[in-house]
Amino acid sequence: MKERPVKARTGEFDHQDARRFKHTRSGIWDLYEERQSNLPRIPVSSISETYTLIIQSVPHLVRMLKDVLGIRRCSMLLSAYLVVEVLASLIPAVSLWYSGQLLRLVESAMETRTVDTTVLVHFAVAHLICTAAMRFLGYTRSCIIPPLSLYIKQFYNERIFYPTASFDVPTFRTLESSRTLMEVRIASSHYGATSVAWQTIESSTDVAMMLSRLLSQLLILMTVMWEQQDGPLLVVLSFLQYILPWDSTGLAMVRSLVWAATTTNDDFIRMQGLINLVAGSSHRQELVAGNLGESVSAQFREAAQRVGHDAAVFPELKRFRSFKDCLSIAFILQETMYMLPQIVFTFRVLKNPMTTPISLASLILIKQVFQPFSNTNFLLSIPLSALANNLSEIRNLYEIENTQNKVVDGTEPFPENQQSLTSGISVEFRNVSFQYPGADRYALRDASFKIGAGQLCVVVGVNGSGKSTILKLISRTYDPTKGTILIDDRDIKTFRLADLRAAMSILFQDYTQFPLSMRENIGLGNPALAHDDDKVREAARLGGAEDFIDELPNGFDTYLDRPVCDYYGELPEGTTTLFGYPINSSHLSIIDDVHISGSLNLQISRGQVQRLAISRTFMRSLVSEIESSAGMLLFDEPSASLDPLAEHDLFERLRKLRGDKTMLFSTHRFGNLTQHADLILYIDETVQEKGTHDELMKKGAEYARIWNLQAKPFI
Ligand SMILES: Nc1ncnc2c1ncn2[C@@H]1O[C@H](COP(=O)(O)OP(=O)(O)OP(=O)(O)O)[C@@H](O)[C@H]1O
Repeated sequence: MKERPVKARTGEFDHQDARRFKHTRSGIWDLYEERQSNLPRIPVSSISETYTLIIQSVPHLVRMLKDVLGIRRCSMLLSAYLVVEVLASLIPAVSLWYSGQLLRLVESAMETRTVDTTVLVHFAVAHLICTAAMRFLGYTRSCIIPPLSLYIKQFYNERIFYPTASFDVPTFRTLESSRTLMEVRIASSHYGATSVAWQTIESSTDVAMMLSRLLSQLLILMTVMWEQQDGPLLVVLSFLQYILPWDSTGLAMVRSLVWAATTTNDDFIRMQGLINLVAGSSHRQELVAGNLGESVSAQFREAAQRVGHDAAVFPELKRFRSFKDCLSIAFILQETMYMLPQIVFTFRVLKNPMTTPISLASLILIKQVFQPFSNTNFLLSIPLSALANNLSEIRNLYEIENTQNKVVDGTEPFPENQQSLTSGISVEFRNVSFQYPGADRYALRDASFKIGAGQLCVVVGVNGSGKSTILKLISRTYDPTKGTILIDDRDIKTFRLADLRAAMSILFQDYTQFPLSMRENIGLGNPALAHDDDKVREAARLGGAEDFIDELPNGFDTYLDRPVCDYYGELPEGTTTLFGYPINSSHLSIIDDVHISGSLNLQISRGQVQRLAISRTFMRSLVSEIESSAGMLLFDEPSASLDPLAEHDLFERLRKLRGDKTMLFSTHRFGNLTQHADLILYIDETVQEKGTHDELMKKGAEYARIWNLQAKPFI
């Protein structure tokens, strides 16, 4: 996926480099500001970058419009929306025309003392029609936008759901920060989120309509002022002072330069620490138990007195500093620029005292047109940068469909003969090394071993030695950086990923609980059997989860985190439950008077979550010998959160049920499991020792030492 063409923020920030950075001291803060803009900027897009981004995104915009027009009912709604927007952008010009007529009427009335009532009536009617039309258009817009944005959102959510669900781990990690991936999450958000596609349509329409409004008004203004002496000049001058994207105060310039601020004031640092201490709920217990309230308050008072009025956090200080910029030359120049039309006309009058260069009416008209823009210097750049952002997100949206997974799929089916799975799969590592993306050291280095079909292999090693990494490589969550992995004596990369993963059943250490019901949490281990309640229950029993699930409010249908919130407005006072669930006031939020009840959080223990994950694995592999498609079972620390009894039961069940399948356990507990193993791999970044328990004990090296230390006393 292409990076956004925003200037990279690379380069060193060395505040001690006095040639590049100016040091100023403000109160307790040391501020280092770049002297000139030769360092890369903080990524604020320049106008030219904005335009480049917009131009580059035009093909995606066209494609998006085509797609949107292809959505059922959207072509009609989108056309109606555009007609409404165009009309709404032109009405102010019509209104301006009539205002011009009225002001002329007033001026001539003042000179002639007579009023042309037809013009007055015309104006009143036109004004009424314009106002009514704007109201009507506003109403129509409010009828069109909700269904239109909803259809568009649904369309894109469906469209990117599958690619998102299919990304492998390395690809997902790279994309994770992209807003586009968030679209899927937005789809499940509680309230009112709109899609990026709709936002893009809205922001591009906004820009186009703003230009249309401005140009149509300018046209009318020019027509009205044409006959007046200096009228067009006044329009041009007024236009320029608001339109030119010149940055008079220099503030934005300063902001886009590299800067950093720090403080070394110990008292101030302590003050902030004490504030965090009393504000953080995690410290409350110790604060109360230690009776610390008084002493921390005294410390805070002392520190605060020492720091005095300088005790401002930097953003506060920065705001105060910006007031000083009001005296800058640029600021004064800009103020003068605002007066330019008046200055020019004063000179005109001085030169030709007998002429009136411009009428009062014209001045009022000009003010009417430009007043809405008087608060901004960046009239054109602000809506454009919003558009540019949306467009780049649209680009991501389409590029996400074309993003290739980093783990490349193979072409060969696996296994050739389904029956062979029952006798297990063999795995061989040949000089395998692996470095996680972005990591600077190897997680596994030059590892070589072979696990024969049907063998029980236990991988042992201390924390961080690379045990989980082995499992991740066997499942092709990642591919090795160097070396080869063979499955049944063939390169793992040749096999189709879907087949390979179907032939393995894996319990990862970082197991999670899905935001689904208990039944689905287990059933997803084997989607084909997910509707078979007996199988799900059997898997739960084998995984040791059946008992606690039965005790949950809705048994196997219980959601621990309800993914959909309930909404409510006024409820009778004292209501504590809604639809049978307690109202979770700690997660309560209110938007536009609609109360959103926080998701119900039923807490289960870490060990219970692990049992749930184990049940899911059983569902996949061990529910039935015949139905199981897995020829290899991989367990990463399956008993880490289990009590000793549960651990013992689990191992017994696993050993009995595995039949002839290959099984691989990773553990840092040197328990009785290792005694049953056909192969033990002692890992510490690489395979340090391999063999059976007896062989390794005889060897008397590190495995034997740790086993004697850790497991022997309990066996
Ligand atoms: N996603 C990752 N990105 C970068 N480094 C990682 C990642 N996962 C693991 N590592 C690092 O790789 C090394 C091996 O990790 P691994 O998880 O394989 O160890 P482990 O033996 O399973 O540890 P534990 O017993 O604690 O589970 C460690 O140094 C770890 O910090």
